[in-house]
Amino acid sequence: MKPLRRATPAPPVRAIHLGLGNFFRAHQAWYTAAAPDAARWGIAAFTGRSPALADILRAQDTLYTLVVRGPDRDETVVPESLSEVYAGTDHDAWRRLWQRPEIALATLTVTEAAYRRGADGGLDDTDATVQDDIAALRAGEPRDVRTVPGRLVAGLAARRAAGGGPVAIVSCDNLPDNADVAGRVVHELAGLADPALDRWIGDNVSFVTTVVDRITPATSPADLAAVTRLTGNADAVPVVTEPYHEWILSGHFPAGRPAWDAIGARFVTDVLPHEQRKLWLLNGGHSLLAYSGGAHGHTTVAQALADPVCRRALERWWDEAARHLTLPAAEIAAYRAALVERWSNPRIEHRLAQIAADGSQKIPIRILPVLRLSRAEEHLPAGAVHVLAAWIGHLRGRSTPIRDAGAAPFAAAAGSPRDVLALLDSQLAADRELVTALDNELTALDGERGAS
Ligand SMILES: NC(=O)c1ccc[n+]([C@@H]2O[C@H](COP(=O)([O-])OP(=O)(O)OC[C@H]3O[C@@H](n4cnc5c(N)ncnc54)[C@H](O)[C@@H]3O)[C@@H](O)[C@H]2O)c1
Ligand SMILES: O=P(O)(O)OC[C@@H](O)[C@@H](O)[C@H](O)[C@H](O)CO
Repeated sequence: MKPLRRATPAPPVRAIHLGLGNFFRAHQAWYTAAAPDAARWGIAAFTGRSPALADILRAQDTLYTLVVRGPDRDETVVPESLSEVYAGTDHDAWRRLWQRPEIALATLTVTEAAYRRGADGGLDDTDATVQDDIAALRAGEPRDVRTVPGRLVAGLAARRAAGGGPVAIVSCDNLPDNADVAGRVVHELAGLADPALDRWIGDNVSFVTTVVDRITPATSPADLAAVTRLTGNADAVPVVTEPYHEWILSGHFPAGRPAWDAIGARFVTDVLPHEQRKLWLLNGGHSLLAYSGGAHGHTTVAQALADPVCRRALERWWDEAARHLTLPAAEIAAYRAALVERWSNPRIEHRLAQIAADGSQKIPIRILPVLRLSRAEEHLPAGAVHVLAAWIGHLRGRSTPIRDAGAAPFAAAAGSPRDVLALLDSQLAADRELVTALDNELTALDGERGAS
């Protein structure tokens, strides 16, 4: 087995990334490496906290294998855009990088929960870790910050102190208007820690909205073996992804950006129609399969999709969501057909448990918008009711417990669908027809489980 080694020096760092997970390495790092100006754009990437992945990547010359897994065969590529890697706890490296004048942008893939949002969508300043970060920043102790908003504010404070120029922050997490989400939590935290810094951020930082898509499951031991077989390389941290990829962006890059558009990224004035199409059909459909498929004993997306009961519920959900999408009907139909093809890829093992994580963050953005729009038209959306009931069943502990830091109040309320709705939206909780439909759906799910 050959070690992964660079033949030429890594590109100079002009971008920072936070959240050195699989998706970043299949998407933004791949786009940057494949762009025609790749030689001018290197990325310095930080893990959430642990040094493990950074240590392994450093030992591989910051290279990794991306396995592009089609329905019939694998292709491999070694993206070269990752120039430096650090543990998230390396605060000195973080601040040093933000001070470099040539840094033009920072991308984020930190999961929905990491933005530390409260019920109103802004910064949750009742969160003890957020409060600690505010205190650390006020005291001039940026080494002590731990949250994503806190780390961004610490980096921006270092940039301002060094006389650094404007920069773009690009959230690549599955959130509606992710620029607004990132911008709000950063501004609110900076405002509480240092109002002058907050004004500087207002003048110098552009938050860019994105819709990102490329199904990238967690790497399995079988994937590690496949990489060795395919390439003869020793790679301890390869990433497996699908051939499909999409990146739609809206916003300003005051200090420039790689030519991502030359390889298919689309710059638009309004991402909303695309964002709703992706979040409702793909991510909403994923959540449906995660809870409904989990309840029916399936473990992967492809298995759940092949189950006629889950598939019928999915098609109902898609019909309901499509009623409220503004893109042309033909485009929506083509996207639905493409999703069925992508999810049927038997060689991509996308585990339902991975998708089911953090449901308390995902359900409100993937399912509730369609539910609200349907109820405003007095339509009772059976697909949305099915996802909610399957999620409540999951909260009641019928499926394997899954990581979700925000689940506790929902799990405590799960005995009563009305109480779960009350935590999500008081207007929906007062909707008696909806509550009855949810009760009935939970009973039906129980019956199906009993019968199977
Ligand atoms: N995997 C996909 O198919 C996919 C597709 C589109 C978008 N995304 C987005 O990317 C995110 C990450 O997905 P992934 O597949 O890379 O997951 P992953 O588990 O491989 O990586 C998650 C990354 O987020 C980091 N992270 C988590 N909490 C953090 C925190 N509090 N502070 C800093 N970093 C934190 C982790 O350290 C890790 O680097 C998803 O939550 C989603 O929003 C994923
Ligand atoms: O990554 P998460 O946890 O936000 O959501 C799980 C999946 O729905 C998601 O990763 C999709 O596979 C992805 O959004 C496809 O582009």
